[in-house]
Amino acid sequence: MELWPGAWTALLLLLLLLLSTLWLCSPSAKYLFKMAFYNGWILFLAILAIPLCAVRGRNVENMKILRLLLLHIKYLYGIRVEVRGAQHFPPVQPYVVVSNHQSSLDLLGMMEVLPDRCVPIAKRELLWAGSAGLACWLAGVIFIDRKRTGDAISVMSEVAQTLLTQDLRVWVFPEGTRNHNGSMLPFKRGAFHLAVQAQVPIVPIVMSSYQDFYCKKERRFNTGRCQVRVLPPVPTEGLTPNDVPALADRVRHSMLTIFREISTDGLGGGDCLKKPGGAGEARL
Ligand SMILES: CCCCCCCCCCCCCC(=O)SCCNC(=O)CCNC(=O)[C@H](O)C(C)(C)COP(=O)(O)OP(=O)(O)OC[C@H]1O[C@@H](n2cnc3c(N)ncnc32)[C@H](O)[C@@H]1OP(=O)(O)O
Ligand SMILES: CCCCCCCC/C=C\CCCCCCCC(=O)OC[C@@H](O)COP(=O)(O)O
Repeated sequence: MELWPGAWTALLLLLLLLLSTLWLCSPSAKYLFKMAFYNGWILFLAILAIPLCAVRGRNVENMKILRLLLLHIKYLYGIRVEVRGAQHFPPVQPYVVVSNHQSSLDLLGMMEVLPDRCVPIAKRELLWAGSAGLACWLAGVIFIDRKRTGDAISVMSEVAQTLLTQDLRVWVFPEGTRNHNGSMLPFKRGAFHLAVQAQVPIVPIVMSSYQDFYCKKERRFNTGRCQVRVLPPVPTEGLTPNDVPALADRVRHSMLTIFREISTDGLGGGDCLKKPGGAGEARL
């Protein structure tokens, strides 16, 4: 079909008008656009990262490239990230970072404070996320298969060795999955076993609740602010595997206390659908 040249411009303008009306009138549409762009933009940035990282081969130093490429995203989304307590990072030695996991947006806070030679432990499925998976592999991200506990534990034990021999830091989300409902899930113990096996400190990091500006259930995604708080390191010297449950509980308790203190939704990150007067309440 032959179209008058001006018709294409008119069609494009109409489409733009439709999209902006949807954006303005429907918070759900805005949420979907923003999330789609977030993932799409990361896949695009990963395409840029791959050749840059490939020069060095698989190397944790490549994490700096991913970090530099991702740092601007907070500006695109109008999210103010405030870092507190960065002085608590031990200056040279290996350590294990543990942090709460609310959403894939955690990547923004993570990149804000990611120490040198620090690699995240990620679910194996991420390896298959196209260009992002390849970029993660090139940057030395450690992949675990959550369906095979034995394999995951042996990968973690190997990491306990390489942490010391290759002077590494690892970043673990001990909740083991994203927790969109605010608060924190019970902690899995892998990160704590790892720190005790390597006898290295644990550095807890708490990201404040996103519920003021982001809620997956309500499909709400506005601009907002988030605090990333680095807590003092917790030593593990002299601890044995028997001490792991108490250690994990102690660290979780201190993180939960700070999470409630720095989360501004008045509920300490409670479920946004139950927020008094919140949009979700009417639907419940
Ligand atoms: C430009 C492009 C950029 C792209 C983005 C870049 C950045 C990417 C960022 C990506 C970020 C992505 C972020 C993500 O992907 S988050 C998802 C993946 N991460 C995790 O799951 C980490 C947290 N999970 C754990 O630590 C689990 O414990 C593991 C996975 C290890 C096992 O879990 P599982 O559920 O299968 O079993 P279980 O926890 O019930 O444990 C069973 C028993 O074993 C004990 N046990 C555990 N560990 C050890 C050990 N080492 N030595 C000895 N024992 C150990 C444990 O205490 C328990 O015993 P008991 O206590 O009941 O007696
Ligand atoms: C050719 C194949 C194309 C595949 C396209 C896949 C689309 C994926 C798009 C972009 C990747 C963005 C990478 C963001 C990294 C955030 C990691 C993250 O937050 O993982 C979730 C994991 O912690 C817990 O997973 P679950 O909550 O248990 O689930």
